[in-house]
Amino acid sequence: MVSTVHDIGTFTALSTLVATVFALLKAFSYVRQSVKGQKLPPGPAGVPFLGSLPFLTHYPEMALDKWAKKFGPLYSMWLGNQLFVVVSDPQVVKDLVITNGSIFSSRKEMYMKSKIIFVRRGITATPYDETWRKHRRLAAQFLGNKQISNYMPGLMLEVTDMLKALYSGGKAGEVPVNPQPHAGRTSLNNILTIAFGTRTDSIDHPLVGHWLKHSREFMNCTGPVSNVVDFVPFLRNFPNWTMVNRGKRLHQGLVDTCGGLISDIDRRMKAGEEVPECMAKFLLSVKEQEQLDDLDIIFICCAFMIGGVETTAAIKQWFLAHIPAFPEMQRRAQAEIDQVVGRDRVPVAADEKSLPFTRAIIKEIERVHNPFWLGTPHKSTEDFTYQGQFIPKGTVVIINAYTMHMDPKRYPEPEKFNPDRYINDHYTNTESANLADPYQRDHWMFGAGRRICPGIPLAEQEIFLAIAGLLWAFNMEQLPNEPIDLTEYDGLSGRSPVPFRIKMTPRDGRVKEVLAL
Ligand code: HEM
Repeated sequence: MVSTVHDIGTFTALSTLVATVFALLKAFSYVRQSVKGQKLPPGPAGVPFLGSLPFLTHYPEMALDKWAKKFGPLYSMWLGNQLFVVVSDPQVVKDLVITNGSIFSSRKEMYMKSKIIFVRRGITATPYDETWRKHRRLAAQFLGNKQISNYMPGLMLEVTDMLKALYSGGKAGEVPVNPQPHAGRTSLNNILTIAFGTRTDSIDHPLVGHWLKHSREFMNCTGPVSNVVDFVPFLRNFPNWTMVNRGKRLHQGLVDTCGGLISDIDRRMKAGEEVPECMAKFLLSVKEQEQLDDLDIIFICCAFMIGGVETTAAIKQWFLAHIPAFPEMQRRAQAEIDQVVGRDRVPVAADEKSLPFTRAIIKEIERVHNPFWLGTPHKSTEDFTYQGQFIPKGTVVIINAYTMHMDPKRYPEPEKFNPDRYINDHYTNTESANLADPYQRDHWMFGAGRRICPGIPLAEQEIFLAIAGLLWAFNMEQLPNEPIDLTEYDGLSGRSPVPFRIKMTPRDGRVKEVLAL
């Protein structure tokens, strides 16, 4: 009897608790479906305080894709105290981010990325303001088509150096090789040359290890939805339990690495020594005129190191991880290259237009293996109503590239690797990004609107040269007992494949002769 009364008491207390929690959840989700009395786009209710954050800790693109299917091409969600809208259709991206670029081109100053690591600099992390305009203008001078032609000898040097290292590392096809660090060093050297007029001579150079560590840590600390301290300010009071101290250490690491290279250039310039033309030299020379401080210069250079190394490296690495499973596609691309380029030289930029299948392979790799499924979110700076749905000022806008890249209407059997879907696409990535019809765009890997990646022409050239060079030089095969995992990836934000090894056999004796090995 006593126990029954006790049970009833416990049951009543539990029921009350559950009812209260549900009432709170309901009230919470109700309040959060409207702002200023206006209806937000529909979306997941989330949980109190954290919103939808707990559902986005790993493979966030999968959750965003599931919600896009449920709530449609424009939906909203809360992450802690921040409202997000997720845009999953090319026309809606165009209507908001491109046509209304004056409203949708800012960035949320994420606590970790903007405040702690980039200390409100670094182009990519700054709001849509005068500082951003100045820093982007200065950086863009190093990324135009004319500059890319000037970089060509350097880009070719890095490709041939990579092919040589892979030839030697794989002992001419006798031993398996992990090509990732070699692909990574090519990307690193391209940016080191442009930003600092220097390069590394092997994957054992200390800068390779240093930079790899920094960029991994950057990816892990700064994903657009991966860091709880960005959305729950109270947690910033506990820097040891959260990632705040890691962010501070990373800031210092970036200042030491990039700042060290810049100080050295400054010292050599002041000593009257010859310094190769590079971005750091230029920024130092216009420091006073442009009213730049030391941190401005460091983080403009860091923007290139962070934006331009892991990204292009990831595409080369995904190609190397993916293509061994498709020997017939390799043969087809190699036949195309042999016909246009021959066996007496490696492919150069001028060959690109005559190699439609090689280009199609590259675009298909980029569609399937975009390094940033969530891109770099934009932020709105005014209230806006889109087709009856209210987007308040200060909303963060995610361009949901995963859902758009996997749309079966645009890409039949989207999970299938099928370069032929791009065989008649003759546009460069830049031309494609500027097409009036957003459904005709090749992919959304570089973002959109006024914050679109300024590195597209450089990325496109160096990815083409590397992939065409690899196809020219090697047959790439999987190892029988080492299947390559194409679904898992490193990091929470930037995607590059988990470590793998392949067999890279030189296609013939010309490879050794042409590479002068
Ligand atoms: C495969 C290669 C690359 C990918 C996938 C990539 C992707 C992106 C994306 C998604 C954005 C954000 C766009 C948006 O806000 O809508 C971005 C911005 C940016 N990227 Fe790239 N990028 C690549 C290569 C490069 C290179 C080579 C550089 C420079 C050397 C670079 C420098 C930047 C900078 C500075 C920004 C910030 C732009 C701003 O906020 O105004 N990126 N990139």
